[in-house]
Amino acid sequence: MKDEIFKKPISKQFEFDEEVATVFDDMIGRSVPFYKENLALVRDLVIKNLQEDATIYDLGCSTGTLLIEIAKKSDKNLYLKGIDNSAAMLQRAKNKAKAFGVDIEFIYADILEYDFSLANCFIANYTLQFIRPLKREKFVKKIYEKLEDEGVFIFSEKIITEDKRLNKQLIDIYYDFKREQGYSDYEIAQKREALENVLIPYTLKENEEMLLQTGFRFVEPIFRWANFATFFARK
Ligand SMILES: Nc1ncnc2c1ncn2[C@@H]1O[C@H](C[S@+](CC[C@H]([NH3+])C(=O)[O-])CC(=O)[O-])[C@@H](O)[C@H]1O
Ligand SMILES: O=C(O)C(=O)Cc1ccccc1
Repeated sequence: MKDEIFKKPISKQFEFDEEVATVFDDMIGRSVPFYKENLALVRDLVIKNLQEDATIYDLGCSTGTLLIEIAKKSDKNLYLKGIDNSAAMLQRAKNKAKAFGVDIEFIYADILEYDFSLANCFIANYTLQFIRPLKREKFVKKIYEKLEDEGVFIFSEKIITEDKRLNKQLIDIYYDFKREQGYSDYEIAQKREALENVLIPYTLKENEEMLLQTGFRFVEPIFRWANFATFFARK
């Protein structure tokens, strides 16, 4: 279903509620540049880095698209776990996984509170940005501690740039992308207001430093387009 949520005046700050879940796959596909390509990049890196019987958590899995793509392509036995605190999103994730005949465990939980089992891989595509900055580093530390040695953390984020002029230019280019995806100036403005103080992006460097300070051996940006980036880190 097409995302037309912001054609009307916003009545609250952005939430991953039933209304968003209903149009989510269209929304994210038209709001995150190279979403499909980035999803394939993360899928293929996960598959290349994991052995038989590995455990993978997708943090903020939404409608389960990434885990379903991993399950469809991998020829290994993997324990796939998707976590989200939006029941509406997980309902759709379960329906999609069933339709594709893939075995994924979907967990309704707050990732900040959930007690993860030890895992070989954590993924957080466009999720950390919704975690309050005061809680973000402690959460990344929790991910680090729940990773096996040599474990992998792959995450994608909207980012800001230190240079204010360049940052404004990249945001303008991003909004041109949204217009090319069929969003009106009104929808773009309404969503920007709804996301104010809900989606809080860091710079590339702040994301890298956060990972290194929590103990990751290295963190590498593996994709970037304007104000979006994907990182690969190993314990
Ligand atoms: N504390 C939390 N606990 C659990 N879930 C949370 C929390 N905070 C946010 N979420 C969930 O994290 C997801 C963020 S969307 C991820 C897209 C997906 N990764 C994708 O690649 O398609 C990002 C976006 O839409 O820009 C939503 O499903 C929230 O319900
Ligand atoms: O940052 C934005 O303006 C977005 O639209 C990104 C986004 C995509 C999907 C859900 C919430 C935010």
